[in-house]
Amino acid sequence: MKAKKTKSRPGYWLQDRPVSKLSVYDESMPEAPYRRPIMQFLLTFTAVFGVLFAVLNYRQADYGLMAIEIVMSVFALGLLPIVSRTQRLQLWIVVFLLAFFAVMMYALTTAKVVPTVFAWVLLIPILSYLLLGRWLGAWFAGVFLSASGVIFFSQYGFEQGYTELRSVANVVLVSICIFGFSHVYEASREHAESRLRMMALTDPLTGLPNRARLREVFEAGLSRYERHSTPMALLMLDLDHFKDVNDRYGHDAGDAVLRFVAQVMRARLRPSDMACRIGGEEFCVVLVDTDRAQAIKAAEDLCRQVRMQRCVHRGHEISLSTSIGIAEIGVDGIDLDRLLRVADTRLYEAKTRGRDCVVA
Ligand SMILES: Nc1nc2c(ncn2[C@@H]2O[C@H](COP(=O)(O)OP(=O)(O)OP(=O)(O)O)[C@@H](O)[C@H]2O)c(=O)[nH]1
Repeated sequence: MKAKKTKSRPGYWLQDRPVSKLSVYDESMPEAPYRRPIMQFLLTFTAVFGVLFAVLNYRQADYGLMAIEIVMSVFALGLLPIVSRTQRLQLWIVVFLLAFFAVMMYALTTAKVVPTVFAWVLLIPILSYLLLGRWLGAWFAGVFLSASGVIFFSQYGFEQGYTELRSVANVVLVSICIFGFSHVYEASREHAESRLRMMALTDPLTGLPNRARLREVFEAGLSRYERHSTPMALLMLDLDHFKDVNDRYGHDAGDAVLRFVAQVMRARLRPSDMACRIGGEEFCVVLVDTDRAQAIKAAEDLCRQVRMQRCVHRGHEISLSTSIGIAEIGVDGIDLDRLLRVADTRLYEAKTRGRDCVVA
């Protein structure tokens, strides 16, 4: 890691700023957990009703549609165990929905169907949004609803008079409503879910990621280490004599100091690194792609920054310093709890050496 030169600011006034969205949350949202059971239900439904419809179409001598329905039924049955455990659920959902909707379109074009078969198209927006999310769902719903509209008009066009026109209007309007409701619902659900995720992974006082997020980021770093031997270091950082700050200036000054230190770390660290608050006045920093020598430099620079930046709260200048213990993945272990223990032992050593220093 190249040590980044930070501009020293002459005075740093504490402010209660709103917490901005952190880059460490930018990873894609984990897959929505309800999609797998919905997909399993859809596959079971297709497997069972595919056979039933095939029997009905056999009795109507529509052998083409019958054959397609049997193929779909077998396909759904075969996909059931795969979907129950695959890591690539999204891919299988796309594959199956493409086939499912394509068969639906084909069934709509067959001459022997009755107009009520068009009720099935109402499933298109619901399934698309539930299984594919807002944007891909919108594409699927838009394309297949448009296709079914074209099929409907080509089969029951205006030449059949006013009665048919009314049924066309019913189907079109209900489809548009369901499309719109599904879109609005999915958008607000995604928003609520990402807010909940942010809250669950964030320390409310400093806005830094918390211990739960540390674990997620560590796991990603661990798999990079195992695959490509990419180094990673953990810094355990603890403010010195923080109790004195609380005792002397009050608890709200202590809180302000914690926010101040969080801002100093944010300003100092690279976007790929992550500082999180893991306890009262204890922070942990994950330095990705960083070995021990580079981690020592970064830690010493953090110590210097905390010591040098002016921390002023309600007219009082509060002097701060911090002690840091370092652990390196691979050298000190590969398990997060073990690495935290090693870094903590070294942090304790830094405290006994007189504080405001780094032990690696
Ligand atoms: N204001 C504030 N104080 C906190 C918070 N969490 C923990 N503390 C305080 O942090 C202090 C930690 O004190 P100690 O563990 O004795 O550590 P210290 O005074 O920093 O001493 P050394 O670590 O040995 O340098 C305690 O007084 C806690 O009450 C918090 O969220 N806000």
